[in-house]
Amino acid sequence: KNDEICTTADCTQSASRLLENMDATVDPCDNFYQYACGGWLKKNIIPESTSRYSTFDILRDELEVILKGDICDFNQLKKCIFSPYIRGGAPLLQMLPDVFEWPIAVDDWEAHYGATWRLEDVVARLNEKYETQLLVNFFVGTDDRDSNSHIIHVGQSSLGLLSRDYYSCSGAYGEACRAYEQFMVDLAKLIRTDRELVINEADIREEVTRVFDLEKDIANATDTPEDRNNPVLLYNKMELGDMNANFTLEVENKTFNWSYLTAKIMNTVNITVPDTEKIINYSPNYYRKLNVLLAKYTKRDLQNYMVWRFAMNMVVGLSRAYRDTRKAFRKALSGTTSEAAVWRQCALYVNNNLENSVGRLYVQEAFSEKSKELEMIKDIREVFISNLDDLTWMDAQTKKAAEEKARAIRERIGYSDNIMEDQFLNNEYKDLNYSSEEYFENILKNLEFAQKKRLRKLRVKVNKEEWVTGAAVVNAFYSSSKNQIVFPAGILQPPFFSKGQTKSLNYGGIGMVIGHEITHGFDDNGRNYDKDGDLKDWWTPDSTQRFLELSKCIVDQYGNFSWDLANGIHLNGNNTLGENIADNGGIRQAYQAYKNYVALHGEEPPLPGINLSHDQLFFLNFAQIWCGTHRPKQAINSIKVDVHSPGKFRVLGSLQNFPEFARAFKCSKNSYMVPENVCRVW
Ligand SMILES: CC(=O)N[C@@H](CC(=O)O)C(=O)NC[C@H](CC1(C(=O)N[C@@H](Cc2ccc(O)cc2)C(=O)O)CCCC1)C(=O)O
Ligand SMILES: [Zn+2]
Repeated sequence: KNDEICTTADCTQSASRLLENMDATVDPCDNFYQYACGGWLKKNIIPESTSRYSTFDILRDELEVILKGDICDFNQLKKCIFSPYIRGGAPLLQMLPDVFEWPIAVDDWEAHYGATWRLEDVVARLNEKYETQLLVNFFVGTDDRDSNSHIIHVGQSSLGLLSRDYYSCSGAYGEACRAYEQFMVDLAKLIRTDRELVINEADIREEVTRVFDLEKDIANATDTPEDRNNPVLLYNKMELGDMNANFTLEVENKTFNWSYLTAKIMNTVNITVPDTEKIINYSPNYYRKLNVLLAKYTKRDLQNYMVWRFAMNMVVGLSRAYRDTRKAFRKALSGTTSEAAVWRQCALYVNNNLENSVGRLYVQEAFSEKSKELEMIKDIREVFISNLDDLTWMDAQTKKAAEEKARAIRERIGYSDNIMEDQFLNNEYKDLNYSSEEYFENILKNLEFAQKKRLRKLRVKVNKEEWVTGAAVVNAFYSSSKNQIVFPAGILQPPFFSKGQTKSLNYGGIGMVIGHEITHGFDDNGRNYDKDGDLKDWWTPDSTQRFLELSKCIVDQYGNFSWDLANGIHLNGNNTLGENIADNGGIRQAYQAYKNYVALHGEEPPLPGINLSHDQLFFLNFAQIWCGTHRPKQAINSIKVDVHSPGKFRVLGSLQNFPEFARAFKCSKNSYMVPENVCRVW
């Protein structure tokens, strides 16, 4: 009999969590996000050291606590992590000559470096040894049209302020621009002080202004995110030699030689690259514009820019005085007023750099084997495929290809068995050895280690068995080139999943995530790749046309959302389209899979103390995954750079489009959660 209340610990805990996070005084049909998260929003204050705070961030913080014990409490590591306090800026000052020095922070740069300086040399050195791609973004990656091979790509430069829109320096961006320039001034002055060089504030400011003008020009030369969301248009294959012919760059009348640059980088991993080598140019327009703007600047300007962009990220590994030069900049961009605790920075850093070692510790410590088989993936995949039949907009030929692709998706759950084998880990890290006193140098070793590993892949086949993420990660992924969905151990926990949770909560949690990742294979980006992960069109023109029309509905719907935390700026419906399509598909597929489960196994027993049906609990748990908030500065930043919509709109947008939600909560036609016009793609 299933009308008995479930009083297990898991049921009791879930019920109290759900009740605590919600605000039952709000009408669920008025604003389901406020209904689901009102309690959470009252109870949770963003910590001073973080720029956004959500269910995900709380789980990530808890994961760091688990790692703290295993990794960051060792005295050995503590001594290393705290070594910057006694070493000042020395480690940075010692390595600046290796990247041809920072003109603004040294005297007579022209005499010592300027005469023999070449842009290719500094671009290459920063790339191959410091994992820093600037001005010319040269990297080895999977060939979109041959997903088993690697190929050299050249793309556009990243930007110090993250989004090209900041460089207008108008309105809210003004503060970020000023803080960014001040950061550069302060760092230059600090280094000159450490080097006992005279400081002429006016000269420094004048040079800083030239560097910032240069980066403004670079920002304007970059393509907008909207112009970069079609992988077919990005795929410009040519010979390396063509770059010299068609994408010339000149610095002080010296022609940039692409072959020389490539050799400088690839020689460090003993790979020769002839001029006939095929490469992919992701940003032809950027390179054409770059050539024009370079004419306005000197070698010194370029060198000042390159080293600044590198040094600005390295101050975090140095003493307090160096870290303080970045404080105002960090506050202007993210709103945070303090750094995370050192042990947290340690856990995060070590996890990002030694993901397989950390993954093993985490799995041993906190992951139950039981979660390895995620039966639900099969259910949800089947729902995706059976839903194809109902789609009136897709023709049979395209449906057949879609089904084949959906069936070909490979799943990765928890962690890769490799990480449990000693000799696998020992082999992976054999070339990596750290010194216990020199944290900064260890950071440099990690940069070089990671970059050499990537560059070496050029002549190696893609290993499709490789995981695209570590295990100690609270997230999930879809890889278009591997046509692979990944659910690392870190996300296989409540509220997403637990064996002890009711199925309504599991399907509303990890079930929606599973559907989200599967649907990525069919969003505006993923749909361009076939079942083997190759950029090959498997659509009829008619189905493509219909897909674009239906996507437009989603673009407009989310583009209409104005985000109060970001000064009322509207979401960018184009840049978030893929994520919104994935969210909408995910919730629908998960719900249908849940209903199939109930049809097969019967209704589940109610949860204690919360008088909601399991249909309602499904949606409630889904929504509470997205409880969260941002600092206003971070909201402005993420609306520009995050491909995901803010949590609130991920809930509102996807549930407004899903009639089953309205049915579960008996919402009337004219309520906010039941708009006149609904969108649906998958
Ligand atoms: C290869 C790659 O990296 N792909 C990018 C996307 C891209 O670049 O195309 C990417 O992020 N992929 C992961 C992401 C996972 C999910 C997500 O939404 N994860 C949030 C989690 C979060 C939210 C708020 C917060 O405060 C902190 C964390 C996030 O990662 O922001 C997990 C649930 C469903 C989707 C996805 O599949 O989209
Ligand atoms: Zn996504």
